[in-house]
Amino acid sequence: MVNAAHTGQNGWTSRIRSELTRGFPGLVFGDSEIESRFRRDYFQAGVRYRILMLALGIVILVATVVPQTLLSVPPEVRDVSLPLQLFVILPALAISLVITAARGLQRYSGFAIFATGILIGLAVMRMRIVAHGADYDVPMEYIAVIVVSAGFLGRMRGRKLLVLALLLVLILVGGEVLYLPADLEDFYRVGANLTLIAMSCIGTYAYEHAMRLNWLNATLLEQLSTQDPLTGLPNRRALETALRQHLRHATRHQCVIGLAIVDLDYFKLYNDNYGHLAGDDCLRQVAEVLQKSARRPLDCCGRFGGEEFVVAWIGNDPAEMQSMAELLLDRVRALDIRHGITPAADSITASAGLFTIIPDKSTSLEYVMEMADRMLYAAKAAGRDRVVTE
Ligand SMILES: Nc1nc2c(ncn2[C@@H]2O[C@H](COP(=O)(O)OP(=O)(O)OP(=O)(O)O)[C@@H](O)[C@H]2O)c(=O)[nH]1
Repeated sequence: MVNAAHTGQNGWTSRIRSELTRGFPGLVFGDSEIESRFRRDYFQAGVRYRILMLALGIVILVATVVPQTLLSVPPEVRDVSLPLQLFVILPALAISLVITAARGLQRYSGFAIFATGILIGLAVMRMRIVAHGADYDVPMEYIAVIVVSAGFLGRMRGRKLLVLALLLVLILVGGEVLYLPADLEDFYRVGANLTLIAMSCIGTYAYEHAMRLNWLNATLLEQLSTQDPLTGLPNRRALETALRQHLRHATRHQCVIGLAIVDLDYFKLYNDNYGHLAGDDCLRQVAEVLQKSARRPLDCCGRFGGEEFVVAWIGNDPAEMQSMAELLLDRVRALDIRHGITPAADSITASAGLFTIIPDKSTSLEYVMEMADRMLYAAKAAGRDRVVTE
């Protein structure tokens, strides 16, 4: 939020718009920053389901291990299947679960689930081949279950799921063709498995595509609702939210917050003389100056309304903040926007009211704003084109 309050939001909005226009049939955005933000959010939205899927996998595995020790599974099958289940599949599922649940490891979750899927696929086919020698059946359907689970519950992204599915199809078909005798019934079962796998991939594609569209629209909407359309700066609502955060930060760390209200001088005259469109252009240029003056992560600026802007800094030195406010007005003056009829100067100038304080818990944003407003009033009364602070 703090960053959103001072970064170039107009650029971000148009980048999102261009993704919407361009489309994303390959399930990847052209803009790498947008892509990585989407991936992060997509993962976060699905992480609970991933954990559920892995926990379910562990429960089902344990539920199939117990009967094997009690029922009359041929010993040669059990001798292969039990170690595979207990020492390969179970640890792989457990490790994936830990990686997915642990915040610091989550970036490896996709890879862990992918590798687990391949391992389970190989283990199933190995058990199936051994079982066939003992005239016993280990269902190949587990292979399709892996793809369905990874896609629908594991929220694996479509492209990765496609690769996993292709590898599992290779393992399934390869195992059946190379190691098991041709059998009409198994032929139909392979067909049914392939259909299920294909449907999971298509379903996951459709789901992710809808999620991407939804994410772009929601992000765009959020940007538009917090952004001033003329200047691209945070609007009053976003600004107040950011300022409250800054105030809390300054209270917690007992540092100085400096809040400046910057107001253009004789702007009504400018509008009346040069027209509203020229006025708009002037506001845009001033906004750019303000944005450049509040680039650090703990700075923030926005358009409070009309020709009034707010800039806030956090630091330790009120005198430095006064210099920054003065520099800001110098830069507005340096824009050299002709304003022949201002009594203050030949070009557009601004006045600023700066209030600095080390806030405590009782310091409200309203109080800080009111104090800065009083300073602004004093700056106007003293002849404009200046910073007034306490
Ligand atoms: N072009 C343009 N003008 C705006 C916009 N928002 C507010 N204004 C104008 O800003 C002017 C503000 O005028 P005043 O509040 O009288 O202040 P001022 O003329 O700058 O006088 P001082 O602040 O006392 O120096 C009004 O004429 C508004 O119409 C905008 O988005 N675009």
